[in-house]
Amino acid sequence: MAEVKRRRKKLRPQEDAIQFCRLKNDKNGLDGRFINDNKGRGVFSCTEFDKGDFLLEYRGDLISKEECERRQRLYHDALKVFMFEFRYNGKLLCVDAARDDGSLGRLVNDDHINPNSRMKTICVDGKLHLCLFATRNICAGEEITYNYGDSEWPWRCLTPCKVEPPPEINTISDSEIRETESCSEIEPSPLEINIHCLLEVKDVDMLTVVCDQSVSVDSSVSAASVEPEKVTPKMNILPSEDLDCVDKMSPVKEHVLNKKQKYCAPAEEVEEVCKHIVVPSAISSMDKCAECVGPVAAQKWLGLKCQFLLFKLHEWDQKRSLRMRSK
Ligand SMILES: C[S@@+](CC[C@H](N)C(=O)[O-])C[C@H]1O[C@@H](n2cnc3c(N)ncnc32)[C@H](O)[C@@H]1O
Repeated sequence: MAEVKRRRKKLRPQEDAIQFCRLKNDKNGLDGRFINDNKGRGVFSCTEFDKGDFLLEYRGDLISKEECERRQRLYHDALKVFMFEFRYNGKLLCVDAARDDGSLGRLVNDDHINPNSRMKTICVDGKLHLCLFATRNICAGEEITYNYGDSEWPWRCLTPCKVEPPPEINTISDSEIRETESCSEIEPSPLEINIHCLLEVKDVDMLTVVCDQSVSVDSSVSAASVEPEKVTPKMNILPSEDLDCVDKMSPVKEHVLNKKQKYCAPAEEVEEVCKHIVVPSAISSMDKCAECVGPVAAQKWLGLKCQFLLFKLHEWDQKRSLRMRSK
């Protein structure tokens, strides 16, 4: 008797992603496991995936920039690494996956040389989701990785390597899905700081995240109690015009401090204009912020450092400093 093999029709990657976002489940064929003390855990394929396939959702609470900053002040460093900040329609948003819900998306590691997937935004029932899609065919047993962005992530310094050009945009044919990068992407252009010059302060932190008409953002106070507030629920599958490109986070443009900085003055109490040329940099956990004296590494190792002097700064403190002065 001829065996009739019935093959289930494969969903288009976007439909597949929408289905799993709704189900709040990870698909079969992927597994999380411990790799080593350096990397911690990672996600591996137990089956083959084709280029373009939906792999996983980076599941968590979708929150505003303000709520993200508030949670970052409360969280231990070990939890902050699960906060994925990104820009959507010019607004800074974050998916907070600090709470371990058993999902695999939060365990996917970084690879900026040869990643096999890419994070994109997708809108499902009026709410944004971050989803990983394969950027090439993936064999069983491969670790799933994506490029976290251009920041100087500390683990990248451990393995000196040739940095390839950034990954191709829109390698996945479905152009309706937005490409997204972690918000920690900062252009490596030097930024000038003039300690005593208070002129021309431009507050780069005036962007307020308000609820987008098409997405719901959780701006509630508690990390645990959160049921995202729906603003304008949309139809289930959004038309393509609702799914265009995600902007990268703008780099910090300027920094001005209004107090005498003993760490930059070359001698005792000399009133001296001290110009810092700061660049975004990975800062060690031993370094203290020159502004708030807190550990700079609390901000995911990202900070600003003067190219010439022992001056290190939280990006967050820089913004606070500007805000206080503009009052
Ligand atoms: C979102 S978590 C990924 C899951 C993490 N490996 C774990 O065990 O929970 C991000 C953290 O994983 C680690 N990580 C990610 N990619 C890495 C890499 N290529 N090498 C070393 N550590 C990495 C870093 O500690 C980073 O802060």
